[in-house]
Amino acid sequence: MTRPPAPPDARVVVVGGINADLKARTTAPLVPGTSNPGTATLTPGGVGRNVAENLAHLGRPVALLGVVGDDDLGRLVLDATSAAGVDVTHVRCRPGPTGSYTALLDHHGELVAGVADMAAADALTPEDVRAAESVVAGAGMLVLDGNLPVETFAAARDLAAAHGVPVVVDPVSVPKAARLAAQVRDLLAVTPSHGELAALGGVPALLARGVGLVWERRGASGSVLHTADGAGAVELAAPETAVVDVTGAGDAMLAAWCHAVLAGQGHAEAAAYAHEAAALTVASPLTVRPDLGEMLAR
Ligand SMILES: Nc1ncnc2c1ncn2[C@@H]1O[C@H](COP(=O)(O)OP(=O)(O)OP(=O)(O)O)[C@@H](O)[C@H]1O
Ligand SMILES: O=c1[nH]cc([C@@H]2O[C@H](CO)[C@@H](O)[C@H]2O)c(=O)[nH]1
Repeated sequence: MTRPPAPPDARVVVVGGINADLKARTTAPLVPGTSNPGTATLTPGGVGRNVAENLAHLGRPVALLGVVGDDDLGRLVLDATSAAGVDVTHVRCRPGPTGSYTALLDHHGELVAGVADMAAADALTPEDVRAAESVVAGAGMLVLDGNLPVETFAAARDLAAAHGVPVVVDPVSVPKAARLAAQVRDLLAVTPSHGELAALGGVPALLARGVGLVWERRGASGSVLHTADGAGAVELAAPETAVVDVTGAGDAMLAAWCHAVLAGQGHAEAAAYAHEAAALTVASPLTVRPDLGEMLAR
């Protein structure tokens, strides 16, 4: 279904993971097999949730679809997400633990090991998505987190297509991208890393499958926009920045791109704005910066 372009203040709907992130960092060289001195933070996380919170901080109306557990972590994360301005009324609470990502960093800030419990994200069903049909139908854009179960991802993409809502996908990781590959089609944009792009079949295959923009992320080296319009690849450099913690940079980047495109910017112009959002996130210890909108407006 085609419909007129969304109004500039249209709402974004994000379907994806909602986690509690526990990050522990040693203050001295790490000694395995024993207790190390260090510091720890417990913050809301999850790719879908982070994208939604970033959108709220940019002033964009946004609703989140996902699943949390009936535990203290779920209440903590949902309260914080709601307080940030995200509509969480369509988040389902199910018996069991909330999703979590536990990371151990050494005294340089390098990841030693991470543990992800994605059982809550895995519990989001196609029926959950279809039950939110009116929410999806009213969106100006739908963002899908590559952590979704394949059937749920496909159901959300199809529902959006039925209502003419453009879809943007973050493939998240190489294994998740490989699993989703056959379902990554008929999208406004997909944002793979180099490895994820290979797992999805490469640029020509994606463009042939109805993906309007393949926006390849190259971390500190920037990104490349590949489109089917014959413009060729457009390379963007990442802005120079101090690196404090890269966690969540990709989530801020995706949110800022969606916000800018809905506000009327072209894909490349929006991508440059999104890189500014990523750089601000990289320069901060926070996974999501509450001041993102203000900082970008400077
Ligand atoms: N080391 C770095 N130095 C400068 N900029 C960086 C660095 N790492 C990331 N960035 C910025 O952040 C953007 C997103 O980074 P990246 O492609 O690594 O995302 P990601 O792996 O999806 O992140 P996450 O999953 O943690 O949200 C980059 O395009 C770049 O603008
Ligand atoms: O394996 C995983 N690692 C990290 C995350 C989440 O990524 C977010 C950063 O982009 C972070 O908040 C974490 O919860 C995940 O969902 N699965």
